[in-house]
Amino acid sequence: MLNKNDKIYVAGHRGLVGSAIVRNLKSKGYENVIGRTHKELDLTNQAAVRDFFETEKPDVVVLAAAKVGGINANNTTPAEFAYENMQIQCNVIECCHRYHVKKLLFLGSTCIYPRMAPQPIPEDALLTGPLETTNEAYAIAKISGLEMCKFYKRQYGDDFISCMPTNLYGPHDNYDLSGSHVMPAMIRKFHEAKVNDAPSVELWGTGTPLREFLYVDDMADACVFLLENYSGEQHVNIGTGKEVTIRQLAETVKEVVGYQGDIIWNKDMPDGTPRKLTDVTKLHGLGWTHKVELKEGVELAYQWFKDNVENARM
Ligand SMILES: NC(=O)C1=CN([C@@H]2O[C@H](COP(=O)(O)OP(=O)(O)OC[C@H]3O[C@@H](n4cnc5c(N)ncnc54)[C@H](OP(=O)(O)O)[C@@H]3O)[C@@H](O)[C@H]2O)C=CC1
Ligand SMILES: C[C@H]1O[C@H](OP(=O)(O)OP(=O)(O)OC[C@H]2O[C@@H](n3cnc4c(=O)[nH]c(N)nc43)[C@H](O)[C@@H]2O)[C@@H](O)[C@@H](O)C1=O
Repeated sequence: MLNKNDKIYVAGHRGLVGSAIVRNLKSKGYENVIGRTHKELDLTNQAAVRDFFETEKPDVVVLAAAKVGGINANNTTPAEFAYENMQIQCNVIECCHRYHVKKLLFLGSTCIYPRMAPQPIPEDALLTGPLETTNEAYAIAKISGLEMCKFYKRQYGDDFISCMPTNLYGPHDNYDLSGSHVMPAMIRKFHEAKVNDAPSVELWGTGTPLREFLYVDDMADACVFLLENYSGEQHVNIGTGKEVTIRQLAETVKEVVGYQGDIIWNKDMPDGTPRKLTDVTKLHGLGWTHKVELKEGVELAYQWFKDNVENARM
């Protein structure tokens, strides 16, 4: 059970997800929320992580720190995605046990599911088929993290839970085109093309894959809801249960940004998995549903981009 004065450590507290979770916790009266930047505490360093837990002794931990990136980053640097994420997870999850953390929420991703999983994807589709190759390193790391939480729960009774969010976007997203996901990439590309009066924008793949997008403040609300209400062994999908093609997404972002030019699809870039729609029956059954629909979310994300990304006001 969470108390409002619990010391809550949000690992990755400045990232897209971590910063949203900090905002949501504070809005709900949890004032004792702590974080450490990557420079202050490298979570791949076991000794440093143990020193941190020994000193701070958090009551609750949210593991939202990870090496994260879009399809191109995952596809071209799988070794780092495997190594860094498994190191971070082993260090943090083991310390949560070693230092008697009463509740841990581990963040996975829907990329853990088989490439051809049934759609929408139920939680029990895990490990029932081959993974999508473009992000299999990240998927293997995430699967090992959620399974590790399950093993500590089974063996020691630790209240460690996992959630599997769909594609997320919103404030503090990664707008560096070399590593970003599709939503921030489209916002940036259409914005810069509009400002520079460019005749066209290049997007990747065929535009035919289907994706689901959840606004990150909704995601954070779901995470805090699970921290307060869920202690089950099985992981929980977090999503909207709604999907669009990448082409439809491009038209939505293009309209919100107000860009009039053409879109060129670079078919040399990978499409990735054809679909990954979450089955959110379990989450809805627990009593949580999303609020922000796609068009409104894109408008909010674009406003944040214009207000916060340097030279966005070009
Ligand atoms: N974005 C998405 O669409 C989705 C994300 N998720 C999951 O949500 C979680 C957070 O993702 P997101 O917020 O998007 O990612 P971000 O990249 O925005 O944030 C990740 C955070 O982790 C920190 N970090 C990375 N490596 C280390 C390290 N070695 N030591 C300490 N801190 C580190 C980063 O710090 P720094 O930047 O300084 O390196 C950053 O603050 C991840 O587990 C991800 O798998 C799940 C589904 C979808
Ligand atoms: C969250 C989840 O997300 C990741 O998987 P993904 O959804 O395939 O990643 P993505 O968002 O980068 O691409 C989605 C689709 O969009 C197309 N696409 C078009 N134009 C651009 C473009 O300009 N940039 C990007 N990145 N994609 C583009 C792209 O070709 C693909 O078809 C995992 O790596 C992993 O991080 C994970 O767990």
